[in-house]
Amino acid sequence: MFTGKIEHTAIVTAVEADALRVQIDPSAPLVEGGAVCLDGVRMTMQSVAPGELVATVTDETRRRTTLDRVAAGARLHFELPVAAGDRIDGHLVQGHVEGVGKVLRVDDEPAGRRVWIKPADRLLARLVAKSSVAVNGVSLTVAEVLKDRFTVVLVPNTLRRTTLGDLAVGDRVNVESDLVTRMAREGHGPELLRAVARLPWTGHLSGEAGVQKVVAQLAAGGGVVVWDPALEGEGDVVFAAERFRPEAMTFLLTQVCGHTTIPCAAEVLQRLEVPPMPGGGDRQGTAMHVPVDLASSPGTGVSAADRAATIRRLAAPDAVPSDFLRPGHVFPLAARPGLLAERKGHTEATVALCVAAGLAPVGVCCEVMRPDGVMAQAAELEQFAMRWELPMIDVDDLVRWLS
Ligand SMILES: O=C(CO)[C@H](O)[C@H](O)COP(=O)(O)O
Repeated sequence: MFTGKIEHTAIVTAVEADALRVQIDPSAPLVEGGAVCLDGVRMTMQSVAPGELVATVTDETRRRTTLDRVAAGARLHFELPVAAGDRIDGHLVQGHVEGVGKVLRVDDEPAGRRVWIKPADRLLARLVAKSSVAVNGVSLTVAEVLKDRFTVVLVPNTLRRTTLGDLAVGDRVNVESDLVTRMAREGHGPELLRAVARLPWTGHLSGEAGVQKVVAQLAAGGGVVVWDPALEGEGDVVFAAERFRPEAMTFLLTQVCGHTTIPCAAEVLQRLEVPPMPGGGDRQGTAMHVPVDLASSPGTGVSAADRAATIRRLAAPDAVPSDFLRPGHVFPLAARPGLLAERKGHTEATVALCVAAGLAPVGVCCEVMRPDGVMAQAAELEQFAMRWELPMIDVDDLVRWLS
């Protein structure tokens, strides 16, 4: 058993038919016949000498790990087994590599480097965000699990002490999931999924558990990101109107930067006598209505506090037509009666989410726009969601689980 806390690297001096000859720190206490972990792969030491060891490489090892292509001169993470009483400054790594993953993307961030890795699907199912994973034998935390990939964030110390700092797009890495997570997942699948669904979450989600998290976040007054790749090719931040605070309006105006609109169930707008905008509707069929302000607002209706008050009033069951001035600065949209079963737009997604959260069928949505004015796409939305600690979901998942 190893811990994934890497203190040394070994240099490959020769690749033989069934063995790997490596040079290591001469002070390393090697034991002939003992175990060694090289780049996350547990092997047996065939022979040892001060500063050198020869590790057996079987065909099975070559088939399942990156050692199939290792060459003289390569640097490999080197770790000897943990001894009882040692500090386990990582997690329990067995050195049983489950598969090879491919680096898809590497992003430098203010406090580290995010690496996106695509493993085999069967391996992805064994990874859980915020649990551990060994990548080339280095103990790391899974930052998030997306549809076909997972991410890890390499802190400066890891970048300095391991070879993971050299990883580039297209590189292959050895991946071993966390033993404890694996056992829990395999032994208690449904219970584990239910428990995971209750945890707070950040980043791109999918499936029923993902939708449940998004609904829970909305019910608690938080924002969620809804990505619509097909109709608009835009991602909106969505809130429930009933829980909407001035701080959230400020966030939409200063960080999200799109056009804030208020998707409502059509009957709400009929009851409040808010008419449709004249004309034939916009190109995506978004049902824009005449903008309104709260008549009793102390200001012009533009401030974050004024707009949030107007939005909350639109969601109030006792609101009446005379509560609003027309035109104003808050832009309602009417959802189709069949919601997502009828149209896969942000308007319908927002109202469907509010209904699923047990709230009034009125919400707030605003497109995420990049600082250069271009609408954010999937990868940028994922980063945005992680930066602001928001869950993100595809509109298709909402169609599947909320229709
Ligand atoms: O305000 C909008 C259109 O002007 C937004 O794009 C908003 O996302 C709602 O649009 P849709 O229901 O068409 O996705």
